[in-house]
Amino acid sequence: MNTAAIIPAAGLGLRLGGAEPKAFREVGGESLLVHAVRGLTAATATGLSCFVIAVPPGTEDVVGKQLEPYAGAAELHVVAGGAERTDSVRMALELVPVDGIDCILVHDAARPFVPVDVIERVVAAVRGGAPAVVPVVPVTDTIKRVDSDGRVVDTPDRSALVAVQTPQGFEPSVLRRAHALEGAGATDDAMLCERLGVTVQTVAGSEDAFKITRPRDLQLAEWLLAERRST
Ligand SMILES: Nc1ccn([C@@H]2O[C@H](COP(=O)(O)OP(=O)(O)OP(=O)(O)O)[C@@H](O)[C@H]2O)c(=O)n1
Ligand SMILES: C[C@](O)(CO)[C@H](O)COP(=O)(O)O
Repeated sequence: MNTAAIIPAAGLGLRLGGAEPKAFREVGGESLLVHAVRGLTAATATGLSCFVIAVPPGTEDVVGKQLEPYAGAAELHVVAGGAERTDSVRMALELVPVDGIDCILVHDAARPFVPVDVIERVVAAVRGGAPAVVPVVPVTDTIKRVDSDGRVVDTPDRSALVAVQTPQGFEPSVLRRAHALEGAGATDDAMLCERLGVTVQTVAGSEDAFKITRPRDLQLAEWLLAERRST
């Protein structure tokens, strides 16, 4: 059995700014999307056989040609994404083959440097029987809930909180049922599974799997890549 990877890469990157969509911004001379694809192919234990990548409408052909050398032996599909991340994932999911796939990963192009061990932990947990799996890291700030006037309502117990990353891994029929639901307000795919009543399992994530969201994150990514290339 094999793994399929969906990469939502159709976001505009409004918080990052810049003239082009975030997935096409470069670190070390290569786009975030190329780094993300290469990172997934490096996790050889997953048996990755298919990529479906959701990109800004109109860029499908050019991205398809650019990514061919990086997809390795995996089948590659590039589709137009939608208005929200969940729309992009749902549209990509339609192209994931039904036969021969026992795990679907959904991984943000905006998380270009996820380590191999994180990817392999997620896939192993799905293959071990968990229907939905998310990599997580501890929360290091005190978190407060606030009201619409900015007043603190309360302070949740931090020991029960985690920050969630990607790739998130799913038993294929569970992800398909989750995306058949109304996706409004869902910021990740696990949240749709929670709405189904499916138990979501956590595994250890990594600080290196941080999401590039604001300009400073690009600087951190340049530093991380330089560190990796020097060792
Ligand atoms: N309509 C969308 C929105 C987001 N994404 C993807 O989902 C991932 C996580 O989203 P985020 O980091 O929030 O990216 P953007 O939506 O591009 O950022 P912003 O909210 O700052 O515009 C990214 O790889 C992004 O390309 C997508 O495929 N389709
Ligand atoms: C899916 C995700 O990366 C998990 O942390 C995240 O929710 C996506 O980011 P967004 O800014 O909410 O689109």
